[in-house]
Amino acid sequence: MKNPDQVVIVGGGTAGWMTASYLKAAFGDRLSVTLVESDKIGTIGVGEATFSDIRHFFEFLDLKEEDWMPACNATYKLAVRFEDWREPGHHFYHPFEQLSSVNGFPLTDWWLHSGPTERFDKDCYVMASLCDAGRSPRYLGGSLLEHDAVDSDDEPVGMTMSEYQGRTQFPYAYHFEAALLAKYLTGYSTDRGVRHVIDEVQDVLLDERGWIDHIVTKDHGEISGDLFIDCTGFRGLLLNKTLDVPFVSYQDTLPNDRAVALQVPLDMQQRGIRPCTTATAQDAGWIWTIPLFGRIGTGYVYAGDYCTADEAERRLREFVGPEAEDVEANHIRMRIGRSERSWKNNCVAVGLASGFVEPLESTGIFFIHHAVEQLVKYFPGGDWQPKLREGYNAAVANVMDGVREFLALHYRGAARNDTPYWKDAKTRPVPDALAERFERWQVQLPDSESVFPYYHGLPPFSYMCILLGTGGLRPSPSPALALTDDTAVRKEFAAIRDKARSLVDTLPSHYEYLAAMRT
Ligand SMILES: Cc1cc2nc3c(=O)[nH]c(=O)nc-3n(C[C@H](O)[C@H](O)[C@H](O)COP(=O)(O)OP(=O)(O)OC[C@H]3O[C@@H](n4cnc5c(N)ncnc54)[C@H](O)[C@@H]3O)c2cc1C
Ligand SMILES: N[C@@H](Cc1c[nH]c2cc(Cl)ccc12)C(=O)O
Repeated sequence: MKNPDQVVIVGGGTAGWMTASYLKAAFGDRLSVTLVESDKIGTIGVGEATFSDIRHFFEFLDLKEEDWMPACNATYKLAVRFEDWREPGHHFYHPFEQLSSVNGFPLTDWWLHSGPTERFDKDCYVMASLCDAGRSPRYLGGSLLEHDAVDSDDEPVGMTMSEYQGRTQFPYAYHFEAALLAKYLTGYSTDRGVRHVIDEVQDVLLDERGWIDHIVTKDHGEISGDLFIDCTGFRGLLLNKTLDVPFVSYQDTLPNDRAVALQVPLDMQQRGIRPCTTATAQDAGWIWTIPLFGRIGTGYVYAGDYCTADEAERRLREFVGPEAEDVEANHIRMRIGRSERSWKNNCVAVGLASGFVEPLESTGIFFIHHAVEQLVKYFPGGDWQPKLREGYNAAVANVMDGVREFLALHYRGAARNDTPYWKDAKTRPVPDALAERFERWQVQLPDSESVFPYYHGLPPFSYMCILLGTGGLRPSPSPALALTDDTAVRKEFAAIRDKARSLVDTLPSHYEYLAAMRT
């Protein structure tokens, strides 16, 4: 049987274009790729914050920051800043920074035992101080904030994210304009031979085995292929609607099912650019603020059971202030959960068509990146070996199920308890294994033995951060620390404080660095 070498992608949002460009970078002219997108059905229009792992995607495409960042109004993201999840006025950071260990115990455990200040994030990580001070992670000459952070010259190349996990933690991710990235990747892909068809898919035709034979477009007739990639967003036109793959909802655990978003132009030179995403808790959800070069992207993510669309929009406008007055709001309904399997027969869904777990912690683009890496790894041969599909489906399902747990911790852990939404957050159903983990984490901080046991992008130190920052579950330190010499730990806390101070004093501001990149 012929090896599948004709790929048809339906959908031209972030998922469609990331998939097209990655497949071209991986397989070049040995694979023919056609991407069909409608100019009548819009993209979701949000999705601007990433994981640090995204740099592997750009490296794979051989793109440098100087190439793509200015074209996408991109900025750096050193952390997520959580505001008001514990109580009004409180904030903490979830940074891209490895946590150190002293005498075999993580520094956060020592912090619980005898932290020098009230701020675990500032005591244990330098990034928290850099975020508070609005610093760039690079010096004006381009060098990275610390020499021991990853230097791309020494890095192993060609590893997938799951293979890379546990190696060096890269110190930042990016924010970018989703529409501009899709445009940039359109150029990248079409330059490398991707056929771009602007048209609407009106029908999807199956053969006698129930595999997709071809799609029918309005103006370009039939388009056939070997492998079809469903990037049609929440519609799930190929996988869910045509191939009837059921959708497994996560909404019992994660009730936020709506969002209202605004794109607000601001004078960044005057205001400065925070080097982080901000997630501010609200009465029925939370508001994201994503700083880009020239505007912010902001939106209220909420549960329709607790808040109406009008209330959410009003609250968001009040939060942003007068700059948002003339800006049109984008109301979005979200499908929370995942397809039971993302690959059936000769159809693979990537992006929102595969699954989505609300934007907290910005995992949507990470899911896409992970999916395309796995697709290359499990790419089918002429015999369409079912075990390859099964391997792919398990990897994709595990990533989403794991992230579901991580997000559930934010709500269960939040000390905030002042509205019906936040009260109910403490009693929402969670998977049994997670309920046990919540209990265990209160007496022993999360480690690789006690978090979701399959790769899902989040290391145990991310869980510790959310547990300590949200403040509701009140973990206690390991009893062994009372019997352990703490000389080295006092030195470590002092070293972090000194390093943070020196970095804040010497690094340029985030705005200054990005402005220099554009000259
Ligand atoms: C409120 C919200 C905030 C988010 N924030 C983040 C974030 O900060 N970070 C992050 O990583 N992710 C985020 N995400 C997720 C992120 O937006 C998505 O993962 C990403 O944009 C991928 O979307 P997509 O390409 O799958 O779908 P879409 O953008 O919806 O694109 C669907 C495409 O399919 C096409 N299409 C549909 N039907 C047809 C048809 N019949 N014929 C032809 N074409 C068709 C459309 O024209 C469009 O091109 C967020 C999502 C939401 C809902
Ligand atoms: N693999 C992820 C893990 C990670 C580590 N720290 C953070 C912080 C945030 Cl805000 C998201 C994700 C992460 C990565 O490095 O991107």
